[in-house]
Amino acid sequence: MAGAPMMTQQTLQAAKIAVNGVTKTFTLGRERFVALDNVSLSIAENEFVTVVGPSGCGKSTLLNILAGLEEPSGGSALVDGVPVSGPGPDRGVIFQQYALFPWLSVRKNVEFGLKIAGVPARERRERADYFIEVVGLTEFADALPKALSGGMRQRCAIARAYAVNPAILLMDEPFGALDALTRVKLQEQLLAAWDREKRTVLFITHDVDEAVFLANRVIVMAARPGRIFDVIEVDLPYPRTEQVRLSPEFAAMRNRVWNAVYHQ
Ligand SMILES: Nc1ncnc2c1ncn2[C@@H]1O[C@H](COP(=O)(O)OP(=O)(O)OP(=O)(O)O)[C@@H](O)[C@H]1O
Repeated sequence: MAGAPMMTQQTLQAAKIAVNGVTKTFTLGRERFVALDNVSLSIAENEFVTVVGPSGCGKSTLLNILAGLEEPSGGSALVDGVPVSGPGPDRGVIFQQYALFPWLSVRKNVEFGLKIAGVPARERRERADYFIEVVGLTEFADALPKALSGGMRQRCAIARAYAVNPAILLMDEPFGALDALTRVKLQEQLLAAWDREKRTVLFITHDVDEAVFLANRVIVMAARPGRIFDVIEVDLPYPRTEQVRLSPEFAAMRNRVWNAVYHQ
């Protein structure tokens, strides 16, 4: 499939996230490099969308545009029908490197954004403790990040993103640095939190299994220029249990996505 068609005004307004004909070019010396070429997509409220594709196909650039960290060179990115003009509390961003403050405990890390937002101390503590429980870190609420494993630090980063109550979570390879078992457990925990809290999620990964396991819909991107190659609906039931992961339907879906990534 080539670049997705432009969306109508009506689709743009109904979508939680709408990307309409976005192009992003970078200039390197005298060369102009097209990182994103006419990318259009629409994500409904509370949908979980994953993005896979080869290195350099523009996945992070797309996420950064939605986060308000980069500006498109052409086209528009909209949240609730309003063009993104910078970072905002409606969008929580989680990167591969868990950006925790090393001198603050888990609880203080999770409370941090709430403090900035002026939430009173008692409510801050209650909200932080709730999300620390959601990600299974209650026992470590008073620990410093250095006392946590990589997976636990990433759970803390997820709790921190959830605590400020963003409607949208933008996740760029959040589990990329973790071992396979921790990764699978965090996928399950993330889905459990998503099921409880509901958020609109855009999740970037290199891992086809992860992309299928998490998503309502997988967006497959291609490189040179970065563009949407295919969009695949994942027709598997939630909750996505181990049974789902081991099912022939999951294997078939994974093969489909893998084929799109590999044979593009
Ligand atoms: N600030 C920048 N200046 C110049 N080129 C850039 C910049 N940011 C990204 N690029 C280029 O744009 C292309 C897309 O980069 P991007 O990081 O979005 O890809 P990606 O799909 O996320 O890659 P990966 O999977 O390796 O993280 C790459 O070729 C990259 O070199």
